[in-house]
Amino acid sequence: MLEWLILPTVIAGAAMLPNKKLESWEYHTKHLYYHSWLVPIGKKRRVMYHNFEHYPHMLVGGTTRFGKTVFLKSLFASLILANPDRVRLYIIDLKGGLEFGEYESLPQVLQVADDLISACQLLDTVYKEIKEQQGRFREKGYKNISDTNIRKRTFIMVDEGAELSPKLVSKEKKKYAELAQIYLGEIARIGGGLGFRLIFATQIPYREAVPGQVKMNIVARVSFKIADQIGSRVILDEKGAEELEPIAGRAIYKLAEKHEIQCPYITDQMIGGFLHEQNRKNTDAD
Ligand SMILES: Nc1ncnc2c1ncn2[C@@H]1O[C@H](COP(=O)(O)OP(=O)(O)OP(=O)(O)O)[C@@H](O)[C@H]1O
Repeated sequence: MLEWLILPTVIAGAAMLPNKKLESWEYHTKHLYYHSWLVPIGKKRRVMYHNFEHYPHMLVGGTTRFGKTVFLKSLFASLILANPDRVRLYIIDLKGGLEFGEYESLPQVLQVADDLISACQLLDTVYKEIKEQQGRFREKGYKNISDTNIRKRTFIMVDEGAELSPKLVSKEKKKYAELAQIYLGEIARIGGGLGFRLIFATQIPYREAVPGQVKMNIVARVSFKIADQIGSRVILDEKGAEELEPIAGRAIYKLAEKHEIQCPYITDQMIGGFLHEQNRKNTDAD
């Protein structure tokens, strides 16, 4: 009887036990696989990787200051450093371009949009590319990019996606936000098989912040600390992110299973250093 009484408490409490083995760690290129879409996302016991070929899109959420942008920058760095000649990046940085604007001159970065209207224009460009790719695939009888010898992949990274929500913008911007939702939905729905990968991040875990089609078509989820179960359900479809310890970089990575991870720490200076090193190696090789 006593056992029956104690056990549920232990089980219910297990998920909340702080994971003391997870420690802060710095991003390093030694964890990369050159010409692979396996991207390091965090450490559990060992480094965990997300495979953007198997799960093309990713939804990222978390309350402000818990490491969402640092995480996006680590993905950005990995994509460029592991696939410098194969990755194409479109970035919607709705923090006014403050986080990614400085990378706009990189050859892999096609555009950085810093407000709703430029985001719509960027998404329109991406949508046209998707339709063109779809036409080419139809002509050649291709079903999926993984069956072709096309090596390039196009990533659309959105930092602060809630700024694109019709329910969360002012009345006069509503029609732009509605258009953005349609484009994002289509990218998530048909883009994956055509070589387009959407990484959609939001700091506001309201249902309205994540377009329905986007959520429906994204299997991979990453959530940093969130205030409550409702927010956790928006990102992970279940509770759990509210129980994370309030540590920057601590997150839950969810595919079929949930994993508590510590994401790598990276700064703009570190990214600059890695890019510089890559350029030096390329110049030496020429
Ligand atoms: N993986 C990490 N390891 C250690 N510290 C981290 C990590 N990620 C973030 N931090 C620390 O937390 C701070 C906030 O991170 P970040 O800017 O990514 O948060 P955010 O959730 O995007 O917040 P905001 O939306 O306000 O920018 C960073 O400046 C850094 O000091």
